[in-house]
Amino acid sequence: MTEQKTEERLSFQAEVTKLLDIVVHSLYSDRQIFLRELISNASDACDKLRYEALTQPALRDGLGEFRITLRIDAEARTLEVADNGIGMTRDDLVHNLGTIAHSGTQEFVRALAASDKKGDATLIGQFGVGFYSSFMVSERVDVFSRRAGDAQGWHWQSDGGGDFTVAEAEVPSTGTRIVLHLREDAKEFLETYRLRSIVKTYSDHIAIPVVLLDTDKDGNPQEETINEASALWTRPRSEITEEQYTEFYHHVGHAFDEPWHTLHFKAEGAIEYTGLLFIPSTKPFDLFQPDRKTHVKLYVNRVFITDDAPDLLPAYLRFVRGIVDSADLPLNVSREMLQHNPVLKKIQGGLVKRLLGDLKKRAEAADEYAAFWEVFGSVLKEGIYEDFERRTDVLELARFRSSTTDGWVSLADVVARMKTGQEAIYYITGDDPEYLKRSPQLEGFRAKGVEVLLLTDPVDEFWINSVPTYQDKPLKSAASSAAGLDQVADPETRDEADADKAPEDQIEALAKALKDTLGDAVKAVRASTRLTESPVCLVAEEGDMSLHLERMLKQAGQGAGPGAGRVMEINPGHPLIKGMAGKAAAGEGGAEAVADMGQLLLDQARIMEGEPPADPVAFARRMSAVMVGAL
Ligand SMILES: Nc1ncnc2c1ncn2[C@@H]1O[C@H](COP(=O)(O)OP(=O)(O)OP(=O)(O)O)[C@@H](O)[C@H]1O
Repeated sequence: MTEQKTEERLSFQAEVTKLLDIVVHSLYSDRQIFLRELISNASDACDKLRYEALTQPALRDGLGEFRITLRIDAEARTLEVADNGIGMTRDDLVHNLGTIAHSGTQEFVRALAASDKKGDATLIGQFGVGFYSSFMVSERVDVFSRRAGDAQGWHWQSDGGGDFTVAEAEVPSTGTRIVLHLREDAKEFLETYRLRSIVKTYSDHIAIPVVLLDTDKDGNPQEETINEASALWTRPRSEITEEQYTEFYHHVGHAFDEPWHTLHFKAEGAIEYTGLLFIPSTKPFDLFQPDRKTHVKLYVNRVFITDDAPDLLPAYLRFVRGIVDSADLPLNVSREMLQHNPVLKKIQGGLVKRLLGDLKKRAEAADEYAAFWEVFGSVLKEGIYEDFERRTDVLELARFRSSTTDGWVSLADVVARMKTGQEAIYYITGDDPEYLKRSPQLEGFRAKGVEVLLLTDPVDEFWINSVPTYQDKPLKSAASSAAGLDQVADPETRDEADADKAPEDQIEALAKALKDTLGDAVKAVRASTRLTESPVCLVAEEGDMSLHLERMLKQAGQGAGPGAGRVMEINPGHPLIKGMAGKAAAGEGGAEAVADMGQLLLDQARIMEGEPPADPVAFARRMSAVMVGAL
């Protein structure tokens, strides 16, 4: 039995205390999920030991088959969940059960802090709180654990208040035994039928037997395995229900949403493997962490190897969860051997092909696909520049906002709608699709009914330059000076507007005067063929960095100041430009006459780009002077 010495009392990390306070006092619904969490941890612990024992078989000496046991003691009002898995050292106990190590739980606390309803019970469903969910049903929890390979065992105990104790304890064998001292109002979890039904619902897919220990009416011990206890992915698809897939996804993906897509297959041929992959329906919290880690677990012949296999999936599919099990890797494969492993590379090729193939099929149902795209599109698009081989496949899966239609469009849609004389697929990059739609750079496109893709994900700036053409059509920035809009057929209404322009020589004189005044603040001043309503706009010279990218880099603390190397386009049909052109062409003194207005126009163009005027004080002074002149 357990004899305690050297007891230490330690405080929970502040976030854990906050979390436990909510778990203990505010969460009353779905309390049965504590059992799923404990069984899930126990199963992970067995997987870890099975893997370590591949290279150190002595770790499993005398342990027998892996199993998870549930034991009820109605008199003591306790429920025990025990495993013969990897176990925990003192430091593991303090760290794993005293701090919030798991980032999912961290996210839960963050979401709680952001939620206006304190103690919002629905959040637990979205994030799960793992081990800490035990306190939903317990007034006290004891954990007895001994790490594989260690002789010393440990006893952790807490009532879910601000602290816990850890002490040396005699623990008879490797593994972990969790004793829940159930609350008066949680006695239902002492009923065997209740446990059976919870395990069937939530833990049937666990590959390790979950055994209910009981006694018959004469007091003889009874054992009953209450889950299916075979790896779910090895069962035929026809025998697996939707609910079982979902539960497995929750377990393997540490997720709590419904999968948007489930892909279960057996690949046969040179390399044989089974895959059970899921695409979540909501964004995992770590999607944009810099390590861009993928999350598919690797098994060899049903033995868990790692959840960190490089090369199993490319980073742009890091939202996928699930497992791959292959018999074509050696069981004792080390993590080093997994680096640049040719078998894994082949498996990766197969997985990517199937996943992209399935996405293509699901893209046929536009609304359903939009739900996926809105959540993961910005990640999938990384594949356009990272996966050269499959660039076209990924491009075809990509959806965009467009200047002429609501909803999502594909590149193929845009090509099919191209106007007579239009040779390029046009796009514009920026932060907000609604704003982009109205931007001055697109005026000419709007007037000619030419569709422009509105690219508002930061990643768009990166892939767009790696795709020269799609279906032989070049992709061109609508905010570039060489957009080539003049080749697109004009609708008839535009003829009259053309007739109403300032004469070319006057425009040339104005362009020169403006360039003289603005100096290096602009690269050039030119007559525009795109502007129909605004007097001016800024565009990038062909081949130069887009204005949006320049702004992004500047915000990130890199790159040049505003306005470097931009071309100012002026609208020869706008009354202001016509008036200024007349003045500029009037000879001596013309340049001075337009100097202040020129500066104001540049500032106006900057403001429309979402940037402040270069010199706000000078801007205000000029603005006032112009207004005085108008009085
Ligand atoms: N039965 C166990 N045997 C060994 N280690 C365990 C056991 N239960 C928990 N742990 C350790 O404690 C850690 C924290 O567990 P917890 O359930 O809070 O989070 P998690 O399992 O990492 O994530 P999630 O909340 O998504 O389930 C685990 O990652 C594991 O290292």
